Amino acid sequence: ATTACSRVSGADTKNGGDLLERLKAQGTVKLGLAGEQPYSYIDKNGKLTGTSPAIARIIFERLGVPDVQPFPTEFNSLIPGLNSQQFDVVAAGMYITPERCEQVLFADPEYEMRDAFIVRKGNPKNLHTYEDIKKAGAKMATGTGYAEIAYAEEVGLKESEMLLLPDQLAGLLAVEQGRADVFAGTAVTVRNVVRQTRSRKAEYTEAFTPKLDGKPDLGTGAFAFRKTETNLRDAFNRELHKMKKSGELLRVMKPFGFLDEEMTTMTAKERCA
Ligand SMILES: CC1=N[C@H](C(=O)O)[C@@H](O)CN1
Repeated sequence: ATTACSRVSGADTKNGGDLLERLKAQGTVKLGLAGEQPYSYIDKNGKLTGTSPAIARIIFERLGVPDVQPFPTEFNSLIPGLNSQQFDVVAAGMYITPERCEQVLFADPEYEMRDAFIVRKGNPKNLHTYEDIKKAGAKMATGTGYAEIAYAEEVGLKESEMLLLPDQLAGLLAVEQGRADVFAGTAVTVRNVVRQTRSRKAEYTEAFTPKLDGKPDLGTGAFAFRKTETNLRDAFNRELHKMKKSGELLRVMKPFGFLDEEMTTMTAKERCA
């Protein structure tokens, strides 16, 4: 594995050294995304949108890269796709977790977030937390590779018993059709999918803070880079911090449904520890 890794970073160097310099010369950066509203998705008109592309457009422009291009894939393929050079950066609001920190280099997070559920109208099983799912013996669905799996495992739910789906729209359908009692996701995602589809059979629950290792844990979402791209990550972070300080980041994220209290001062270093 070590040989394969060093070959990949070697290839980076051969193809023109520093990735940022290469992106500037190309004038474009390829963003890996997983079709999740409102983080990063292709809209009805085929246009790339969401908070991550909006932030990426601003920051990369300021770094001298005027164009961004989408590379849509499944959430579970974002890290492998990044590391096999299919795109340059993960722009999907991906949560920083210690396990992922071993595989990629995270920028500092742009937001912090609680979880929420999609349930059938009226919430017949009264599900508001992962503990409720466990107690009710309810069927849980979430996305493949989602951080919500670990939050659910914390209360004793088993991944092998979950319905793992490609995205939140599949989750909504599974709940509406009764194949699952609950779909777990980030609060902003589930809120958005229920509202935008104007679902008459499903509703979203109030946001709650899940636990990890016995402690309340807010998800923190960030851009991710290959381990070798410290330069690009640092340059990106510098621009992100300026946007946080000036309030520009909140102005960019608010129209997508993010709240003032979902802005964060946490760092990737703290979250990777
Ligand atoms: C934005 C996002 N965050 C979670 C994660 O990083 O696993 C999942 O809920 C998938 N989507």
